Amino acid sequence: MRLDIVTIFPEFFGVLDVSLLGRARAAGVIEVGVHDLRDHTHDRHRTVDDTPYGGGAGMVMKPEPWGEALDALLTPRSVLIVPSPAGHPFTQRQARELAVREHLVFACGRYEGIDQRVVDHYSERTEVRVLSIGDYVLNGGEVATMAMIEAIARLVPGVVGNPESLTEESHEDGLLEYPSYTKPASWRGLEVPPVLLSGNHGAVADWRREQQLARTRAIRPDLIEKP
Ligand SMILES: O=C(OCc1ccccc1)c1cn[nH]c1
Repeated sequence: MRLDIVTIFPEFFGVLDVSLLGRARAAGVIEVGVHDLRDHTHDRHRTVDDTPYGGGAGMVMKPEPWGEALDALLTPRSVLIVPSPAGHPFTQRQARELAVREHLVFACGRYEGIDQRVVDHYSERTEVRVLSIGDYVLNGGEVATMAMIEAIARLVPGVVGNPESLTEESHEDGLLEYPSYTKPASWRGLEVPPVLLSGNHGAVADWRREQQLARTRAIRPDLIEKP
């Protein structure tokens, strides 16, 4: 898989070399390119934004630099991902779908966002996903991009040592994860649920499933699809 990131803060992504992704890159499983949007400006001030048509506070990112930057990166087989509070929810399902694609390009917006014509233009030519990582507003798409890259990359075969550990995770089966325990069996007067010490694997599996359902009902009833 190849990832390309376009941002006005390329230094933000230096950390990708040390994280989980660092090993994946070293193994050649994932290639990452970080690109400075300002390299695609041609005025003395390297301008990337301007005032919004229709008035209003804040600034909008100009379409021209984005067009030049994305033309240089996108192919018909790419997926252009645009983090935005106004996007479709980024979920584990999205992460799974994107983990099998060969080329992801992330467009990190700043200010009030990117001129809408950029999304409209590329939607005609390639797959574009405007995605939200949550119902809150960040200053730019960089943090959202980092979160999505981590969620996606860890699902790419060869990135995480033990693929087994990926199957039993929150949201993998649409439910929240069961509670986990490890030694010591007693800690500050709190005991590990006895079933987990019983050696009865069937009973453990039943208990864990029940915990998942109870937790999901209590904390995230929205995840339980109505029949
Ligand atoms: O703030 C976000 O993205 C950065 C962004 C992009 C466009 C305009 C303003 C801010 C975001 C929140 N949830 N998911 C993404």
